[in-house]
Amino acid sequence: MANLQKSISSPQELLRDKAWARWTALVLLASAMFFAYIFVDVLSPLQEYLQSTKGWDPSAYGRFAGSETFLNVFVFFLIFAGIILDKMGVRFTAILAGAVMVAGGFINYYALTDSFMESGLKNFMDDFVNLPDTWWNITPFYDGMPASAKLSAIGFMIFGCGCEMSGITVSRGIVKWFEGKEMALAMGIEMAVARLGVAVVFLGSPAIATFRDNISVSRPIALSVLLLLIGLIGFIVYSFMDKKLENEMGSNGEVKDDPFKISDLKYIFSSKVFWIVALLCVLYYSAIFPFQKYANNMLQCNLGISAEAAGRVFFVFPLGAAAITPLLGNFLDRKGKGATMLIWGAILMIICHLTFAFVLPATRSAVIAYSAIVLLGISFSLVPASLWPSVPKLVDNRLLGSAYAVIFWIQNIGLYAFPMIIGAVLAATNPGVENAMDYNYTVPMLVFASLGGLALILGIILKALDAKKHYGLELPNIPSEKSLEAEVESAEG
Ligand SMILES: NCCCC[C@H](NC(=O)[C@@H](N)CCCCN)C(=O)O
Repeated sequence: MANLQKSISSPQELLRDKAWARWTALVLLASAMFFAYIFVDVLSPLQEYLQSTKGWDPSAYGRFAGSETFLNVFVFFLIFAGIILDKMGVRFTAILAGAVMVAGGFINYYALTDSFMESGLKNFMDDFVNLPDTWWNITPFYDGMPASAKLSAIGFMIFGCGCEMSGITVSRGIVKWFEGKEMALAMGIEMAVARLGVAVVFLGSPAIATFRDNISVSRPIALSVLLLLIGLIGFIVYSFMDKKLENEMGSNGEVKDDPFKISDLKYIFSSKVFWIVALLCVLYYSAIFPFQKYANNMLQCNLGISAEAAGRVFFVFPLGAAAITPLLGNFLDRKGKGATMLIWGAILMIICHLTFAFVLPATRSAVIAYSAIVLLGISFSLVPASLWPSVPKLVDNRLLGSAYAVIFWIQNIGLYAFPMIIGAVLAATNPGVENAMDYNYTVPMLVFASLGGLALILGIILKALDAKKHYGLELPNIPSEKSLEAEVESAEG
């Protein structure tokens, strides 16, 4: 076995062959995603305070939450991000993405400060950034929306470009350092670290916002902008390692990927299995990330508890997902069963959202809330751990970067629409409700459960297609020692 590995290893040891170097690269990349995910949800547990201190009703909050993906979806920024990544490489794109996140984060912070409320910019936003609040208005702005929510949405949409650009860049970076090694495990760890960021937010954000009983929604966001800055420094440090590796790869005669060509997109768009995966991804994630935006308030309303207490209940969701995702990534590497994992992930999600829709309001039981959230955490490990490492089995390696960018783009359409749809559904099903603790969440939770139902159907179709076309979705990523030895024996014999 050792001889076999020796015979297939590079003639010259590269930086990525040193365990300490590739794990250091992962620490730098994953830390930036950790800080990014903290920022994404820093306001999620503060919906009640945003309403009481800034006048954000569910529609304003929904518009703000959906704005993260606006430029990615409608200005095709993610597609451009894929092109930039393929043309300019990982280190340039990582630094650019980090800087964009800091810029967007800062604008979002400023929008929530008292200085903005006293500024001429606030009056300008009130007077001139107004579009009718009708069905065709797909922008994050509408007439009557608080100015702080409008400017926050602008900051958040800029941040969203950097965040998604970071997402594809980090995936590409992990492939660069871990290909042929512990790649699925590294991806699982990166996602787990990001989930920890969300867990930290659900505990820390309400505590920081209410520090010394002085409510300030700008305080937690200021801290998270500082963390984004540290993430950017991490990307800059990473770029030195990346440069060294690339120089070694060049001198080692390694072939680099073919550059991205717009015309290559036709191979991706014409693939039926790619569409099934992309649609499954958008349906599943639309019932997770937009749910995260409302989960705290849903728990508050159903259990009659404070934002801090609801944050403590929801905390187990990302924490559970963080604990299990790397284990499942490792399982997928060694045992396979990727399509089956997708199906089980969807089933668990349906059960959880139906519980939030019907059982929780009827029982108001904290035990049921915790149990459903733990199950949702398991679901949120099963799907990401199997979905992202399965893409290379379905798409030519040369098109992988663009494929991830296109899947992210399609997914972002759902991530854009659903916070707004849920905000609108919540407002429509709760006419006249003024207190943010009094909403009935049954219909919004049914919308999420239906998305899970559709994802389940696609998971079943995918598994059937895999059985027919042999994509290898149910097979392990790493061949067992036995099968490698058998391969060597047959090659020698
Ligand atoms: N190496 C990254 C793999 C994707 C992880 C995945 N993230 C996404 O799908 C993002 N496009 C959406 C992030 C939404 C918050 N900005 C995940 O499971 O987190």
